[in-house]
Amino acid sequence: MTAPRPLVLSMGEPAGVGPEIIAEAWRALSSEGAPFAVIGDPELLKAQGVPIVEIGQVADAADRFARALPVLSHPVSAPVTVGKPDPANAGVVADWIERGVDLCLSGEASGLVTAPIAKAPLYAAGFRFPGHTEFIAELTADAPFAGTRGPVMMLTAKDLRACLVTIHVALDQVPQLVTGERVIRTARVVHEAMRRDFGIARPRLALAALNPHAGEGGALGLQEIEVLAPAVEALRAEGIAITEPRPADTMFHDEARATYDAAICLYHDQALIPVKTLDFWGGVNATLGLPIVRTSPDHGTGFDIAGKGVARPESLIAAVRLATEMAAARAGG
Ligand SMILES: NC(=O)C1=CN([C@@H]2O[C@H](COP(=O)(O)OP(=O)(O)OC[C@H]3O[C@@H](n4cnc5c(N)ncnc54)[C@H](O)[C@@H]3O)[C@@H](O)[C@H]2O)C=CC1
Ligand SMILES: NCC(=O)COP(=O)(O)O
Repeated sequence: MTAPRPLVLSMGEPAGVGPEIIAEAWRALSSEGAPFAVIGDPELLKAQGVPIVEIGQVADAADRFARALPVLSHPVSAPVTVGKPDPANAGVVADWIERGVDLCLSGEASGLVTAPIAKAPLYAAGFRFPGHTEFIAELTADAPFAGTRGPVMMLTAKDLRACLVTIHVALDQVPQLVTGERVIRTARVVHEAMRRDFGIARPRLALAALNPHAGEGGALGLQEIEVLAPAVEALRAEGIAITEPRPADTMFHDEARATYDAAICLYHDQALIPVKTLDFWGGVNATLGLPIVRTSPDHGTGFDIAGKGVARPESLIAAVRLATEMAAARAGG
């Protein structure tokens, strides 16, 4: 049997918790046989007290990973002060992500795990994407992909996969943005991803309603009747198994989660509250509908705790494990 191709991990904001949780993730995973190579600054990683090995190509990570943290060296541009992001390093932070995407598209890496980035210094330096999700979607837009293109943001915690129709938008914008077209596209992407990336032959999707009690027959809102029900009908006509819009307050408890493989949620907090309540430390953010596998921890750069030795690595570890599973499913194993 051939060994799985390694993942690549972009180092993220160098002044945040990224370097220390990467080191902790390597400590936890080095005996697991799911190797990754970090694209980042070797000196910053060495300073975390782990053995590192600089490698020239991703494949070299496979047999080095058990003994040292493999690094594809790509140093920062400006000195790093822990807890204080510097827009002077924004270019290199974006380059790490771009190099990771290239290595996945070339087939050298089996997937990309992104450590958290700080968005404000990137925006200050001219970065024009809301986050990784949209940046990576653009970087992969011309790559061949046999499926419905996303990006769709999916957050996981324990047995819950929660997928978002709208992401970072104000709540008062949500009703206008929840269109039949967006619901249908999101559900198609999720359905295909459940098959391709999670090996679920007949995915069961649960659609969350927008209004309390799923609109109470129209008395508490009309979106269920006018937008969501026709979208469900269209999706079912394509052979996608999806529920009627379900009251969101009763679809996330243990027994309810057992009835579906993925929830289609209409706005950020509808998905994120159950995810973070179920597993605050171990949640993972994955992007569905891309030509590459991409996962990330679901927390940010933690500037308030960076360098204090208290940052928890569970979410990054879970992100590496999920990317490994998704890549294996894509490869047919
Ligand atoms: N995937 C990504 O790249 C993400 C990036 N961000 C960015 O991160 C920056 C900071 O955002 P915040 O809202 O402050 O969120 P944050 O997740 O960085 O911090 C929120 C709270 O969680 C704690 N925390 C974060 N990571 C932790 C860890 N590994 N272990 C223990 N505690 C941890 C922090 O100390 C803080 O109290 C922003 O620029 C934001 O855009 C936020 C979420 C995801
Ligand atoms: N709330 C999740 C988040 O902000 C992560 O965004 P992205 O950088 O993964 O696109």
